[in-house]
Amino acid sequence: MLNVEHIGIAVNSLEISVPLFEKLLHTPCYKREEVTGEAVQTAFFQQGSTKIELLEATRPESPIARFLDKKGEGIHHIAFEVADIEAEMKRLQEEGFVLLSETPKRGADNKLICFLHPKNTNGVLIEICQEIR
Ligand SMILES: CC[C@@H](C(=O)O)C(=O)SCCNC(=O)CCNC(=O)[C@H](O)C(C)(C)COP(=O)(O)OP(=O)(O)OC[C@H]1O[C@@H](n2cnc3c(N)ncnc32)[C@H](O)[C@@H]1OP(=O)(O)O
Ligand SMILES: [Co+2]
Repeated sequence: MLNVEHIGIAVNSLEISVPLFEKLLHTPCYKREEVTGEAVQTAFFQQGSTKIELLEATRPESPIARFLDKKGEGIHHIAFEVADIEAEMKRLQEEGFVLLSETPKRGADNKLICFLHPKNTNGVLIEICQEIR
């Protein structure tokens, strides 16, 4: 795996959290994007070589809505960049990790993504992502 591509943070309201993170990081949000497949609205901040991804649920069945109901706002996942997502998914599966999709899905910010179940990764939800070239 390559660098930490982004850290995902679940929030109740982007309207409230985007200005908060703009003040905190002293940098503007560079992109907002809805990903309907994940039922989320996102907002991105570049921070050095990595990014902060704020996530608001767009539907009650969104994984973000379920997370907020159970745990409240906070760090939701860590995303690692990979060079070849299909090869990395195969490697991780062979190592015994549980992939949450059989094939890569379309993510935000021009990425293909796949998640690993947190029950096999010490309770941390891991995303792997590959830039769409
Ligand atoms: C914007 C697109 C993309 C990007 O390009 O970056 C994203 O980041 S999308 C982000 C949102 N999408 C996802 O999270 C997809 C992957 N997640 C899932 O498929 C599910 O959330 C899940 C991890 C399989 C859990 O779903 P489910 O089993 O339906 O929910 P439960 O609420 O019952 O949880 C079961 C179990 O898992 C624990 N859990 C859930 N979420 C997390 C989390 N983010 N981090 C750590 N642990 C998590 C939850 O607490 C439950 O544990 P127990 O209570 O001990 O059973
Ligand atoms: Co993410």
